[in-house]
Amino acid sequence: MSSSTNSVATPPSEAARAILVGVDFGRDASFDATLDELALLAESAGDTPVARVIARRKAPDAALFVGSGKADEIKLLVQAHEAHTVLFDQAISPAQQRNLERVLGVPVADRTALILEIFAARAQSFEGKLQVELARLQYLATRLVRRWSHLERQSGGIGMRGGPGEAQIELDRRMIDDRIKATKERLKKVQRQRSTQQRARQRNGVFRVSLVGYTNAGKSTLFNSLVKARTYAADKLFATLDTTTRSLYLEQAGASVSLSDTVGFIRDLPHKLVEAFRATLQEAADADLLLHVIDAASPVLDEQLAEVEKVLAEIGAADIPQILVYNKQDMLEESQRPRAPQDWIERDGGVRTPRVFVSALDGTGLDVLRAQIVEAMRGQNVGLNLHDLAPTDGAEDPEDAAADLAPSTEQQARA
Ligand SMILES: Nc1nc2c(ncn2[C@@H]2O[C@H](COP(=O)(O)OP(=O)(O)OP(=O)(O)O)[C@@H](O)[C@H]2O)c(=O)[nH]1
Ligand SMILES: [Mg+2]
Repeated sequence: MSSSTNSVATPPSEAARAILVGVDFGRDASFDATLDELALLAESAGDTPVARVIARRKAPDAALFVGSGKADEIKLLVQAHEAHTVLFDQAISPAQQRNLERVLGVPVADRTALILEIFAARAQSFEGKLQVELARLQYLATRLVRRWSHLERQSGGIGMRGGPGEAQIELDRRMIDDRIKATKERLKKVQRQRSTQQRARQRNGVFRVSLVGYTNAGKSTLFNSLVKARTYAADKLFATLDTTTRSLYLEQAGASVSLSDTVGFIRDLPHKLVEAFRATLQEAADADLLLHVIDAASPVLDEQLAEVEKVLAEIGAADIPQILVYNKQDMLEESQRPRAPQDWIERDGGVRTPRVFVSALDGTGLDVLRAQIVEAMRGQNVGLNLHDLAPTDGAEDPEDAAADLAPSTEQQARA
């Protein structure tokens, strides 16, 4: 016991030990048997993963999600590790959750609940808080039964025949519905204000660049290195929830663009949560250019890339020009690193998309990235005086540079 009365540091609140469970149903080729992401989510929520369990089944068990044998195995692990909670990688139904909690003797949560918890802890702006509140209320509305049985157990209400008071549940549901309605209205008001501000910005004709990408890809770190601002970057999932926008001066263009850092994307983002955050994501969708940041050191970068593309399509941002920014090059072996600091790939519909290889941490490739943003501005012919642009190879006269602008891909091909 080392508790000193004069200690300024907050007492180390004991992190909850968590058992991680994933079920492979065999039909999902992308099943990640490592549960690494769930572990990161757990850590981001303040838990400490102590053991992992992978189950294989054809279909979820109606009552327990996993088989009863697996449930027993998990229970033994809970006891052996004195775990406080069991976290499931997939969404489990309220009934399954209730049954599992009864069998395992500890609270059970799934990815959705974890993500909600993290979002709730991180939301900073009024709008962000309202969005989280809305998502939580909606999640809660589906879990009412469980909550009441939980309370019943706590108060030792065994023998309350007729269940945990249907009338009570009905009352509670109505209260929640009212709060959902009120929260939606407040949110709408805030969002209306924001879009007015946004339109005002647009009228200024500023070229808007948004950072998008999977959570933890390094968007905030890149944002900071580019604008030298200090935005919270951390090895946690969803470190950023609110959109931060700063002006970024590009010497080559002799102009400033606005650069926005946004919330990270993640696979299976709970539907309600996406809905709640749609407005924030929408801001990304209103950009002129997306810097799609990719963790080049991730073993599952292709899946992450596909997931981000999926969400971008959902919010109507699929057609916004992108620069693929392969970040964290410093973490790669020499032999894995690309030879050129940038190249091009063909994507759907033959769109040539630039790829830039950077390290937001040590600054490698950021000049190339800046130059590429300027190229994109030239390509779109917006927001800046073209004659102010320095020629790419330094030898052209501005007249030729302007003539080269359309089609932009040809210009880019020369680079
Ligand atoms: N080695 C290395 N680490 C990096 C680099 N860029 C970011 N990181 C680290 O990756 C982690 C995540 O970085 P963030 O900038 O918070 O990532 P993000 O994309 O903003 O994450 P969310 O806001 O959670 O979506 C942090 O620990 C960073 O220090 C890089 O170029 N190299
Ligand atoms: Mg961030």
